[in-house]
Amino acid sequence: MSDEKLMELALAAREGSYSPYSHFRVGAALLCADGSIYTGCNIENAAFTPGICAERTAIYKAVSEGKRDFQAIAIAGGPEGGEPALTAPCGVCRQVMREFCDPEEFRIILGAGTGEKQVYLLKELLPLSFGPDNLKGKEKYS
Ligand SMILES: O=c1ccn([C@H]2C[C@H](O)[C@@H](CO)O2)c(=O)[nH]1
Ligand SMILES: [Zn+2]
Repeated sequence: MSDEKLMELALAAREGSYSPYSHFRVGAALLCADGSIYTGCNIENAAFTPGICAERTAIYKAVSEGKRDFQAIAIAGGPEGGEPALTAPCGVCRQVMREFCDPEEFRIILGAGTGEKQVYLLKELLPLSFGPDNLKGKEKYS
């Protein structure tokens, strides 16, 4: 699965965005180690705090179906009615990625409507992170 194809799936997932409050529409496509793909969009709520980002929708869909190993996520976000612009994952989503993904391997692909693309490793977007290993007394990524 190429980064370009994964980004196409993120763009398609963005069509499902429910974002009547921010009018900011986001789609994500998560590539699992077994080659399967889970997509998600942001889903907002009148009470605001129950809203969820596209990235976590995709990750939680995958985890709820037994997937635990992930290689990459493509993200396409931007204002309603406009082209997607490079959109980085929020801090909460980065921490959720940290729960399941190797910071040194997991790739985060940001895409814009112009075709511009930026790729980061999770460790670059979440340095000196706290993760499952810390609770086991290991400080693998210190
Ligand atoms: O990477 C991001 C950034 C924002 N959002 C959502 C949350 C909210 O619904 C809207 C505005 O922040 O965009 C995402 O889904 N992913
Ligand atoms: Zn988020």
